[in-house]
Amino acid sequence: MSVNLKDKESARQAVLQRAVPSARRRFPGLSLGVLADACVVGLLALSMWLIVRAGDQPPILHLTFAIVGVRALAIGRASLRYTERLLSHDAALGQLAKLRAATFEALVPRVPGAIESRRRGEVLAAFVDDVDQLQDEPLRVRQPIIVSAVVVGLSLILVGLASIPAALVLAAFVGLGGLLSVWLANRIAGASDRELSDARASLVDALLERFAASEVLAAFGALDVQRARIAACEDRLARVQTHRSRAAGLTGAILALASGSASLLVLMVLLPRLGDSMTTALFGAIVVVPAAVFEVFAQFPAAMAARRTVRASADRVASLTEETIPAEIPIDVPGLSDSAADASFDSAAPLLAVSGLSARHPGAAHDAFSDVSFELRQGEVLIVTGESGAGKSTLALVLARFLEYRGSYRLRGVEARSLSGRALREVVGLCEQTPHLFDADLRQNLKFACDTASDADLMAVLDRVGLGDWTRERGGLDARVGEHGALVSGGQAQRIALARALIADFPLVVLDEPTAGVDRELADKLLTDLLGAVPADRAVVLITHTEIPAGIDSSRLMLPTPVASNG
Ligand SMILES: Nc1ncnc2c1ncn2[C@@H]1O[C@H](COP(=O)(O)OP(=O)(O)OP(=O)(O)O)[C@@H](O)[C@H]1O
Repeated sequence: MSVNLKDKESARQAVLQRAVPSARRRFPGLSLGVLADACVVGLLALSMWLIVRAGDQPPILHLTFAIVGVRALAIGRASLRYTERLLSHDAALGQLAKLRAATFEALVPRVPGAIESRRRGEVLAAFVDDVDQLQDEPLRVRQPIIVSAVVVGLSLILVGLASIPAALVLAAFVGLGGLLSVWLANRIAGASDRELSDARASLVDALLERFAASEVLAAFGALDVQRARIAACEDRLARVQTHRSRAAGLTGAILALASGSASLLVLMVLLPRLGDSMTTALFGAIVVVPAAVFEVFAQFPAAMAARRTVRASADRVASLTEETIPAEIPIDVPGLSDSAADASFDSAAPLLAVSGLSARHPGAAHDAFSDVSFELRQGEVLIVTGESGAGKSTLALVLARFLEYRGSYRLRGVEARSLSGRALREVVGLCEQTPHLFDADLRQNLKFACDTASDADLMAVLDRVGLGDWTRERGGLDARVGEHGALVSGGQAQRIALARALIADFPLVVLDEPTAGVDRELADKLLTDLLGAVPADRAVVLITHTEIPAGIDSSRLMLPTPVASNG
């Protein structure tokens, strides 16, 4: 596929930006986070001051301020943290809902066509896991980095006011501990972070295949092979996760070591001043600050680890949504109406007029068909035939505007390109070669084409496509069709697809190989029934391999056998 990836970094930033709530939404959580962490440092320092000072047994009035302060900081720490979590998660989850909708919107024009070559598990993992992971950008990356930088900075200034050497020692250990833990974690877990989603996608793929293709796997005795593949995917995922946990453990150990060493050195730096220019209570308060500062600072390496995972997820989402859409995939010109009612159709013009039409699939070296011309008026049927690979299904995709075309394709005199995809698909309905049936009941499978249709309307349309008695035998519209139509035959699936097109009332219906997989005698009946079910004031493009039963009034278009060198 001819993939023009935008600059990787700007594509990633575009995705990350969508995950971050506005500054106005982030500010309350951020400021409460700073206050909550400042309480952690203040509480430890003030309680130590209070304990040491109380040891001197001063009048209780001299301690009142500290006692109240300790209580306020303890209550403040818990309540501020709770409120901060509430506000920052509310902002991030609100943004996640918008992000998921935006990602879905970005995927829509790419399906089918632009992302067909991707594994199903990869797309699913990107859309579900990776998009979920992106909420960590505001919550577990940006906020902790900002909060820990502000609180650690403020603590260093306060310590510096009492003793500049102590502040310098603490700053040096924070810097060294931070750099070392981030560097080591990056070395140990960097590759695992990037591998994590791929490992998850492979497992999802293997599981999906196990369930979707269980009959084929069982028929060819390949269930054990598939089981082994699933086990291998699980092992890989466990290995990746163990690697990441090891890095997290090591980061914790480095920070604990740095915290202990900083406390010891600060103590040694301050010791000569004890009793001289510094009271014992102040000495005690400052000596415990490194432990509190490191408690706050521990968020930083964790945020850097989350940053690696989030960036890897953003890259995978970007590779789906930021990839330049190939020229062969139609994109709506901005500003086009979503409704066919706004189009200036000419009622005197043919319903469908195609001339010099050619199309090619993304990444293909040659056209799937070229220079096709025909006209179709209301009430007419056009039978499209041709050898396998002649481009019949591609023509159906072009008519439904899932694939770009060269030449002219007009609907009632209006060039298809000047209609939005949505407006065009109000006029042209496609019943694809393998109709997709949802794992729901018949009612749901029909109603999504027209949600105002009543049960009586649905039964009437099922009668028209020859499924009325069958539906009644199965208990009516509540009958389930199974996953991918597992509980219905190929011919019944085609009839349900046509019923769906009829209920949507398309002026032009494109039937792509409705008799594929149906034997000859049944095929004749199915074709006659399907064409008979379409009202006389509609038009049909019927793509088929099989002979057309006598009595069907139609014109014919034979697509020539493909010539590989026409590109
Ligand atoms: N998604 C795709 N990407 C690239 N090439 C494709 C794609 N789908 C089909 N083709 C190619 O386009 C050409 C026309 O395929 P198409 O499916 O339209 O033929 P067809 O006439 O419907 O064949 P059949 O009767 O076997 O269904 C073939 O050469 C095929 O390999």
